[in-house]
Amino acid sequence: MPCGGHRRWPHTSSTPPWGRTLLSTSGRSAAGRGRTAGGRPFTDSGQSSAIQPTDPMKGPPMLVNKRLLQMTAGHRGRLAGVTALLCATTASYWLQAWLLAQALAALVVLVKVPEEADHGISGPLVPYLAGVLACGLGRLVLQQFHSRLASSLGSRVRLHVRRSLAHRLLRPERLRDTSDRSGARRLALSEGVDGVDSYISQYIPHAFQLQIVVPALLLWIAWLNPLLALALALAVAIAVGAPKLWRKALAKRGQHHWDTYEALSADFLEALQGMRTLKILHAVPRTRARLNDRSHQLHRATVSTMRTSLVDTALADFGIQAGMLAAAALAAIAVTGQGALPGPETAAMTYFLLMLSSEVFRPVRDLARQWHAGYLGLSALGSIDAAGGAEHGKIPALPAEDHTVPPPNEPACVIDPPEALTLDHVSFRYSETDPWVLHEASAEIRRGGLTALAGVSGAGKSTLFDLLLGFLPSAENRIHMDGRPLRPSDVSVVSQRSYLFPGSIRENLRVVAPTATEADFRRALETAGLAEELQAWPDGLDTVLSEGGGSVSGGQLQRLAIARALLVDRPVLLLDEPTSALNTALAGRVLAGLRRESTRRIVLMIAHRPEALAAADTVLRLDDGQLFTTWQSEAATR
Ligand SMILES: Nc1ncnc2c1ncn2[C@@H]1O[C@H](COP(=O)(O)OP(=O)(O)OP(=O)(O)O)[C@@H](O)[C@H]1O
Repeated sequence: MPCGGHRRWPHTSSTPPWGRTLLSTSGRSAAGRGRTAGGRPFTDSGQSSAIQPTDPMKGPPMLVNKRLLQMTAGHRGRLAGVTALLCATTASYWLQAWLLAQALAALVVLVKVPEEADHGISGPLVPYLAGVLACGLGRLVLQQFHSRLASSLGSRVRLHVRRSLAHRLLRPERLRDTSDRSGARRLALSEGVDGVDSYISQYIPHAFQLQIVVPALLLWIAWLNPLLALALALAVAIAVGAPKLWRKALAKRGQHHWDTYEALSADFLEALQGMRTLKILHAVPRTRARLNDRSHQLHRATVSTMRTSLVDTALADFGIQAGMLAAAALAAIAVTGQGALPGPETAAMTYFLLMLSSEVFRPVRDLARQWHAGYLGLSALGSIDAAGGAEHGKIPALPAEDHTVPPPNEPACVIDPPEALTLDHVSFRYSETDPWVLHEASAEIRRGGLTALAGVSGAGKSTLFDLLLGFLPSAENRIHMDGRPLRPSDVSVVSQRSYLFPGSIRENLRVVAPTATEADFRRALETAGLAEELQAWPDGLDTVLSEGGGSVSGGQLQRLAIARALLVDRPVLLLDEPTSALNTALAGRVLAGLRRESTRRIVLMIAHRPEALAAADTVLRLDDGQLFTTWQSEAATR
């Protein structure tokens, strides 16, 4: 049977990544269990150690968070472009101020000597006003370019961080890390990354702009009026510096706010996913009360953050208002020093200086506004780090994706049939202090017959699956397929917790086999013992499933998961109790299909039920860390 699945995701299960971690109820591995070695969380290196969230306030005392700035590596051109466009937009206000001042001077001339208007002296007024209009139009164009470039910068960074985060969360050691809460990780991936986008695409360019244009403008003003420049510099220092002192408290509150939000998000997702269980156990009211409590905590954290933020805004405003007052006072002194009505030049200069003084604070006001927009990204940084999105401030490079799609006329895929899988004295234990789960276990699993893996609960069947899947480090290359080390990409798996996505059955199958034909789907469904049943459904393959496969029975879900795994082009198929949810007749049909499939690839299933064991050609019994093989010749003749 041709099959699809052209390595769209760098993982070993037939279930797409988001189905396993982000939407899994417990963050357990696809092969099915949950503890981490030593019960502590894993780092990305696979070592057991506590994850240290980042303190967003750590780092040099600068306007921009160093860690978030490092995330722009690779997008510096865009960042420079956004900053340059912002500076140009701000400079357009200065030009406009100068033109308005000149227009005012022309107006003063007209007021003082009205008869000049009759002689056409009002001429300069019109070009100046036209210049003001041109400034406004030019600014509109600049703003358009700015917002496009900023959103392209933000979306690139967002995409990169999100992909990097997903890639790291889907590493085997993270999939086994039960300390991860799906809701918390989901929040980091969604709102957290969006916050990073705002910080990087909006706040950082505004911070750079402030550091470029304000000194330049102050120098210009100093050239015109040194005293005014000094007063303004002092006011800017207050407006920018004072809130910075307060921001330590705000960042702390922000972190608390984020933690509360994260806890609510995780609880909410878990409550939704476990709603059926909660109903059966009559635990819905208690869960509701708990969520209510979390909501109130979030409300309190939000109000407290807003209060702190108000002080922050007040401090910035104080600096701005003080600066404007000083500018107005100095202008008034300058004007009153002139006697009665000032001359055109003095009026223009006074007006110009007042407008420039106001312009000094425009970048400060903008920055304060953007700081609040990017605040979420700053608060989420710890959570993103904990999820592994940015290591030491850098977003790790992603492995190149394989987008190869076979030409349309070629079969979607043909497996090169393997001969045998060999385990050569495989030993494994979870830690130095744990007992051996496998100890010098050896076996050969051949294609051409269905192999069952049996053993009492806790014997190590799932552990062996995890070793075959590459989820656990296999000791010294002791697992081979046809003489070469087995790779995770050789294996597909049907776990006990296969996930079906909201969408049609066809879409669920296409997820792993984008190029598979209708005939491929039919064959896979036939092998999984579902084809006949599906024919009776009015919508057949177009039947829409609800999230997690809630709209189909456990047995149907199990067989759909088997069909999906059959469509993946991998020479080894592992199944964890593939008939556990089926009645005897259906189980027989599925087992017969799997036996047929075992002529094309190596099929190994964990089996407890007597009929599953009886249907197998070979039974591998796991006992006391050793594997014992029984060939069931009678099964081969069936
Ligand atoms: N993450 C872990 N850390 C430490 N010990 C573990 C871990 N996972 C499993 N074990 C232990 O390893 C042994 C084998 O467990 P495993 O889940 O592989 O057994 P199993 O045969 O699949 O059991 P079952 O049939 O009940 O699923 C058990 O003693 C179990 O307690």
